[in-house]
Amino acid sequence: MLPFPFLEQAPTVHDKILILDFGSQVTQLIARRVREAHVYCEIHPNDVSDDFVRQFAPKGIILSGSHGSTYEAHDLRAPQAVFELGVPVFGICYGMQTMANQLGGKVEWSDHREFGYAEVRAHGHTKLLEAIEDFSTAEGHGMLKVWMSHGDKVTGLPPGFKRMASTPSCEIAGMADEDRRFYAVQFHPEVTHTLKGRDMLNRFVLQICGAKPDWVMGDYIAEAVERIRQQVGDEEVILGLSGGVDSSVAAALIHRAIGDQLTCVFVDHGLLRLNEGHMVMEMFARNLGVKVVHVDASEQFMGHLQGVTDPEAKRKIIGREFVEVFQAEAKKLTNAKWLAQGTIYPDVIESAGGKTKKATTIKSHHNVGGLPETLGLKLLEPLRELFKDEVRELGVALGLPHEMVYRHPFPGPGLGVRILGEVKREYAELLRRADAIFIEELRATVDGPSGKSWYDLTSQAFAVFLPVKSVGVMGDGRTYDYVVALRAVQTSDFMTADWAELPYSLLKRVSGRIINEVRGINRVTYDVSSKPPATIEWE
Ligand SMILES: Nc1ncnc2c1ncn2[C@@H]1O[C@H](COP(=O)(O)OP(=O)(O)OP(=O)(O)O)[C@@H](O)[C@H]1O
Ligand SMILES: O=c1[nH]c(=O)c2[nH+]cn([C@@H]3O[C@H](COP(=O)(O)O)[C@@H](O)[C@H]3O)c2[nH]1
Ligand SMILES: NC(=O)CC[C@H](N)C(=O)O
Ligand SMILES: [Mg+2]
Repeated sequence: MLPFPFLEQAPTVHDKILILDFGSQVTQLIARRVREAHVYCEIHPNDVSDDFVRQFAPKGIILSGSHGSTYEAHDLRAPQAVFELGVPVFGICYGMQTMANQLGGKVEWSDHREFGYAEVRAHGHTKLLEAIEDFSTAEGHGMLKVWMSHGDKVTGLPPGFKRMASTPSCEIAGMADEDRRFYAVQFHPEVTHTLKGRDMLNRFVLQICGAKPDWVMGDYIAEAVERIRQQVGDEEVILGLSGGVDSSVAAALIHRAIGDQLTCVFVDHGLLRLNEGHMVMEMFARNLGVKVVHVDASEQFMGHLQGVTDPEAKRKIIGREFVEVFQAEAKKLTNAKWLAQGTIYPDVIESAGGKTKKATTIKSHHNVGGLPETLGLKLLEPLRELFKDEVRELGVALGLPHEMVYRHPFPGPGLGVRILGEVKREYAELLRRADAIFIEELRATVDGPSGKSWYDLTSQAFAVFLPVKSVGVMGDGRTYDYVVALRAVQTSDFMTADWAELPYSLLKRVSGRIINEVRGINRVTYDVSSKPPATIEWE
């Protein structure tokens, strides 16, 4: 496995937790939970060197789960320094097994595998589990409701360890050596199905490791600003501003650091949402005083898209035009040495995780992220160590309005992938208005039980333009007009998604308004497909 790029710019003043990744599907969740406890942490591959571990100087170390087994995968070991540094170590699932294996215990294949829900009994009084329980048995044993996913198990404790937890099929479901502050559990505290998992991780990092909970976005601004100033000096920075969350927060942060040395380029390809251009200019140029070049490239984009109906061909054209516009703008600046991007931590982990991308291309995602190296600019990525939630918190702390920071994502190719087939200005015009009505009603409709708006209860919602005509009747006359489909989904990672069960009354209001207010559309449908097999966007 390739080492993840070391976050050279990572703050050194904070207490840090090191998470060693053995390839579990849910390692990122461990990091999320630690960050939610306001403690800084980084994920690195399990095979980093002893020197790396020492130099990292962690307050504690967490070992993740893995697909592998200790008795066959010899490269899935923790560096020896992990156990010699004198800091607390927490092994999770495979992390527990390798801890047992490396410290002289025994791990064996089991014919009794455990997947999913399990009830675990806590033993002894350990600092990790003391007074944490979901219920107690008639005999007074403390019990935990947890999530398991293992086939192997620890069958012999390493010297110095005592048993901390068990299930009927797994005698040692947790173990601890409290003198050395080593703890391990066979279940997964990082997933929400383990009800008290968050408490356990909090307790590990805050009490057992004694890490300071000083990872707070409001305080982080000063640190990030200082770092950007040092990196950039008196050179100029250029940034592609989309109005989306990541590029907006990056722009606000960099502007706070270097003011007018930052120039943002906002490309209007004619496929933006209603008032998007106006809103971006209003917010950034007028309210925040950021230098924004608003490039109206709609002629250029529309011209090249004329007559093109294939979704992939459309995406390729849009991607290519983005690069053209951006390069032309960059050339106009005299002293630009930096290209800023809103890269966030999940992007860093995913692109460096050593996962070979052999999957079929379903869609070629496009943005200006893939700019050619011929631009000759250095990369400035101030959000590289943050998760999306943290980016949002930072945005609010920087003074960006809540509704901008909590927006649904909007794809780089914009309405270009929401107008099926050939893109025409006339279609974009109709779609923009229908989409705006849908979003307006979602924001205005509050769900009783949760007290949240339907916009906040959905992850992404939009209208899609179908270039087919159907017959209708309006004001006693015949109409023969276009159709729009409404799409609203709920998802946590956008890899899979469910269609949202919006209230009928809301759908009714939206369809009524679209048909009455947008001349040219006489029919509205609601998309009830989940992903997979459908995708979120229609193209
Ligand atoms: N219309 C645009 N003008 C300039 N740059 C753009 C435009 N659309 C996309 N980009 C660039 O492409 C990058 C990637 O887009 P992406 O949609 O992944 O992120 P985002 O727009 O910042 O955030 P979000 O995921 O919330 O939409 C943006 O950060 C931005 O730099
Ligand atoms: O920046 C982007 N450039 C693109 O080309 C692109 N295509 C899809 N998306 C967004 O990705 C998520 C998953 O979309 P799909 O289920 O349609 O693949 C959804 O959030 C989509 O809106 C894009 N974002
Ligand atoms: N989720 C895990 O870490 C599993 C560890 C090991 N592969 C097992 O099956 O027990
Ligand atoms: Mg976007």
